[in-house]
Amino acid sequence: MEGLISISEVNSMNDERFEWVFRNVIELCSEAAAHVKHMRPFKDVTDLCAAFYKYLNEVSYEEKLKVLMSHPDLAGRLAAQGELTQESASEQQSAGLSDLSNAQKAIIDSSNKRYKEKFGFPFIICARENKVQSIIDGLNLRYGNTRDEEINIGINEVKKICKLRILDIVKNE
Ligand SMILES: NC(=O)N[C@H]1NC(=O)NC1=O
Repeated sequence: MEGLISISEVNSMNDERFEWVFRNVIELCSEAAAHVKHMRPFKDVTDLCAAFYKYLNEVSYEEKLKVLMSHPDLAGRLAAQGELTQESASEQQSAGLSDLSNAQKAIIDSSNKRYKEKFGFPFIICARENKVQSIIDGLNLRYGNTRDEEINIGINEVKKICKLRILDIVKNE
């Protein structure tokens, strides 16, 4: 994106543009932007982020699961095939996931697999706030949690990812 946009531009753009600009601040969940556009005007970028958090808090249990399930595995098949969204690709790269040793790749693959088998959705962590080792540690540690705990933690990580994606679009002033 060329320059970041101001909150007053966010408030004054038409609905269609708003939905387009914010279509992937939650991975593959354009419904969020369609919902949040009605909550304008926003005071600042914090207020805008809060509207997306509110969306995530208020959707049904099934919708929460759908949001979690729309996330690609870290260093998984889509990454190998170059089929990640642009946002996810750059996040995974920033955590060092595009440059794994064979041993790290094997650990992450098998840990992702057993996590998904236990919980029914992928392991989600805000890649930009982590590095390879903290992701491996998280995979091990969080495997011991209950499903409800992991739904909460997963949605919380989606909020962190969402905030950083919004900060790539909107000026923080
Ligand atoms: N599985 C998972 O955590 N995916 C994500 N995390 C992140 O920061 N970007 C993603 O796509």
